[in-house]
Amino acid sequence: MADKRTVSIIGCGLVGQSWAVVFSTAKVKVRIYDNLPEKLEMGIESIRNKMLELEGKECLRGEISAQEAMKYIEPATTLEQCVKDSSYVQECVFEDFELKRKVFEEVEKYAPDTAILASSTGNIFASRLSDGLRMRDRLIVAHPLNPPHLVPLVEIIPAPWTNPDVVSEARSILQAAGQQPIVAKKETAGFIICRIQHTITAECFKLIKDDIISVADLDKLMPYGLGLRYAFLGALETSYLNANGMKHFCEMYAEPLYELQKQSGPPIKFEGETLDKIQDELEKQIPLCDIEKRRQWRDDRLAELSKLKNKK
Ligand SMILES: NC(=O)C1=CN([C@@H]2O[C@H](COP(=O)(O)OP(=O)(O)OC[C@H]3O[C@@H](n4cnc5c(N)ncnc54)[C@H](O)[C@@H]3O)[C@@H](O)[C@H]2O)C=CC1
Ligand SMILES: O=C(O)[C@@H](O)C(=O)[C@H](O)[C@@H](O)CO
Repeated sequence: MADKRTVSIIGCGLVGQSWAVVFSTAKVKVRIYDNLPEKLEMGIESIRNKMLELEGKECLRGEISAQEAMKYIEPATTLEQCVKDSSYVQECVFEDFELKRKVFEEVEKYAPDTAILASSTGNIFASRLSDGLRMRDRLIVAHPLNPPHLVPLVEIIPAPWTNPDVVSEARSILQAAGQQPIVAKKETAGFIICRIQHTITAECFKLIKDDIISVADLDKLMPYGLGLRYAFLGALETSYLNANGMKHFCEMYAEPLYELQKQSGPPIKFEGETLDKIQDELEKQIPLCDIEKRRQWRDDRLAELSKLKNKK
């Protein structure tokens, strides 16, 4: 059944386009706006092509065709038009605090008082974005992974003053659209995704800096190792199943894993010779002129994996 709500997307770039695929294929009315009309026009075309391509591979999410999904998407020529009768606003502009703040100051002039205001930011606290806003108790971070239409996890991080009903309603809206929301109980640097994701990045940098392993071998760890299990199991459940439960796992490994943490060393800056080495090694595998092709290769496989994971 079509959802009666209207979702407003501000910013028709990579993530905004992907959010439009998420909601339109879930039969939710989408209004999308970009302050650059040409970006909006190109973005709508890109959304159409993305959905047609997925449909051609029998990987389009939802139950309707790409053509039918496109009917749920309405370009807005002004921000006011985009949000004026919105239930849920997903902001997807550049990762710039001042800009996002200005956007939300504009949004609250025109959005209904009942609208939920969500930022796609991966790093900026909702409390910074919403402090002093009239609708401050309705603003959350709803940070997706790239691209949201192929990677359904979304982390919802409220400000201390966010209305709890807003969090539960946002969770239901995202769930109904086929996403997998998780909720952080409080704000923490890096939220959940980046804290885990870039702890791994940092350990990779340390291993390369200490010349323990090559970039090529290290980058096999996820696709041929941990990533295979993590595609179906959480990190904690993985250990739970590796033993006869978590307590048994810790009986065996807690001590050495505690010592390991102590040896992990100080934080590492993603710069200098180590960064150069990683860049050079990866560029040999994936020349920058071919990066779009490789992203397509990634997305094709993510789409096939989604099909497998959604198999009943
Ligand atoms: N690219 C990624 O892998 C991910 C990005 N994000 C976050 O999503 C947000 C958007 O990122 P991308 O889509 O990658 O950026 P992008 O650069 O592809 O798109 C940003 C869009 O916002 C538009 N824009 C800028 N100012 C605007 C304004 N005042 N009003 C309306 N539109 C405006 C730009 O014209 C552009 O089309 C950022 O906060 C980013 O951190 C979150 C998860 C993953
Ligand atoms: O990996 C992802 O898709 C996301 O975690 C991001 O790219 C982050 O939002 C990034 O923009 C900041 O770490």
